[in-house]
Amino acid sequence: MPKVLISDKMDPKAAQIFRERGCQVDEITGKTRDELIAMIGDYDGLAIRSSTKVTKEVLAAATNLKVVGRAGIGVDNVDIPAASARGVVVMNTPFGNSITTAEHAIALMFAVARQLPEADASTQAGKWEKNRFMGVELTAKTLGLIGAGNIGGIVADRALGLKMKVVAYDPFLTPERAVEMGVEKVTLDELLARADFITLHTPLTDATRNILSREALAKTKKGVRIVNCARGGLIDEAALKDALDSGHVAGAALDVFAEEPATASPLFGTPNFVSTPHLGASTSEAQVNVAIQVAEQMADFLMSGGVTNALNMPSLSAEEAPRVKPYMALAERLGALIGQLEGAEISAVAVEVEGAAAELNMKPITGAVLAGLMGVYSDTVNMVNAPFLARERGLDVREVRHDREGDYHTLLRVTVTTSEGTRSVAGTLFGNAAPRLVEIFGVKVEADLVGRMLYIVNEDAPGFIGRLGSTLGGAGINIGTFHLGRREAGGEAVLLLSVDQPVEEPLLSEVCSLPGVKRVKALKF
Ligand SMILES: NC(=O)c1ccc[n+]([C@@H]2O[C@H](COP(=O)([O-])OP(=O)(O)OC[C@H]3O[C@@H](n4cnc5c(N)ncnc54)[C@H](O)[C@@H]3O)[C@@H](O)[C@H]2O)c1
Ligand SMILES: O=C(O)[C@H](O)COP(=O)(O)O
Repeated sequence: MPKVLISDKMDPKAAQIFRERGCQVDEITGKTRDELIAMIGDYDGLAIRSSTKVTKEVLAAATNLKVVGRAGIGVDNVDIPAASARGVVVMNTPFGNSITTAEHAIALMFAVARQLPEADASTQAGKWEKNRFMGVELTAKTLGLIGAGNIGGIVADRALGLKMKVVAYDPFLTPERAVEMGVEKVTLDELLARADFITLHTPLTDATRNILSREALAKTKKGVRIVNCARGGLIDEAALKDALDSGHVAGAALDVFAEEPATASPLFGTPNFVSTPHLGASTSEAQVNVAIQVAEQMADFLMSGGVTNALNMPSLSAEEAPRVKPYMALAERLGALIGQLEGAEISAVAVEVEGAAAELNMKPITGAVLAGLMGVYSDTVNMVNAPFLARERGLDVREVRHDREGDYHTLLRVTVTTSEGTRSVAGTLFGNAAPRLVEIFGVKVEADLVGRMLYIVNEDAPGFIGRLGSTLGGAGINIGTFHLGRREAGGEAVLLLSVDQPVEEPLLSEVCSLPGVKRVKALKF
């Protein structure tokens, strides 16, 4: 039974779903980094929000971990390259809290437009300072959106409803989508010059870090009001403090800070500065949504191999998984076969499918080929890190889908390129379930690729099989299965034997020195 750790505060629905789906679940929140490192080795799944930091060190200790699920959007608290390198899938719930966060951005926009928190504090202090709090309307003002994805799109929709004009800076926003959203796509400088309100909705990346830098803030319209419900680090907080103090920026609201938890900040106490403690996603609706989604996704993965919303692996729905999984098993074995036979010289891999296989999602199949192929060099390779390792090694990977009908109802072919040229192996599924090799380097051979095997290339001549049997038998090696193929009678023959005991040196050399033998290789699947 897979074990899941929920390490951040999450709606109880998450634990309930894990249990219903057959996972054992522990909810242990508020642990330090060292405490997490000490316990993480026991778990197959880790469900988090933004508090748990899934660092390289945590991942190194997570020897059983298969999946990290983020009940929310931002995954900047997860070292994704380190997770990928260790073969751990990282998933998030990209839509579950978008409306809630967009509403928080709108709420903060109103808060800074009308100085609501200060007016509230003053009134409750018995001051009744009616003349102190003069606000501005949102109607007819220009809102500048930095980042126009899911949340930016919802903010734009709500702002248009409030009769604002919306301009958006997002290099990945297509003109068609901008029209659909009812926003004007502009450059960052244009946005800074025109916006009365600016809201930020991008992830924190090298390109967005300090996107509202001191220089950018200097380009904004005097009296601009700024809201950040996305990520700390998008705004230069010291420059924002100076701009608020000088009156160039008329108001600012931050839900997120460069350092969190933000228990001290030079911005605290600044007039018309509003802050909330990373509450963007904190509504009961959003927390139920993300808890259900993350638990469903993680349970799908742990129990049936379905992959949804993974950031480091292609998607595979729980419905698709049963159909694709036998192909993944075939793909992994073909990859392992050709990887063992062609060694580290491979510079390119082509994965081709035809017949029934051509209708399937190819990404997991290609991932499995690479896992088999790269697994020859390391025990820790899997579907998640194989494509990553292949890229690191500079492997050129191609996928080809054929419409044609071949000899088999379904066929998967793996072709590799080395300095010697290209060579391929192919396999099919018997009964749509059992992986079977059908061709190796142009020779038709039907074989199960399982356990320990011997691959022998020899000249097709009478007496060879007897000599081989005696040599192996004499060394105490029992032959389980025997598969033979040849190019033509008297030509080159290929033998694939399954053996019950390991065949090692010097026996391999002895087999190799039998008359007519050209190549011998011990294989393992
Ligand atoms: N405060 C909270 O509690 C809270 C809650 C949910 C999400 N978030 C954060 O809000 C942000 C937006 O979330 P989302 O769901 O809309 O993400 P999204 O991926 O749907 O949208 C992000 C947008 O940013 C754009 N972008 C990327 N690089 C950019 C750049 N250099 N300049 C301008 N635009 C750029 C992308 O093209 C995309 O359209 C994320 O950082 C997320 O972590 C915060
Ligand atoms: O990216 C997100 O989803 C938000 O930052 C929410 O973070 P939280 O789950 O810690 O509230």
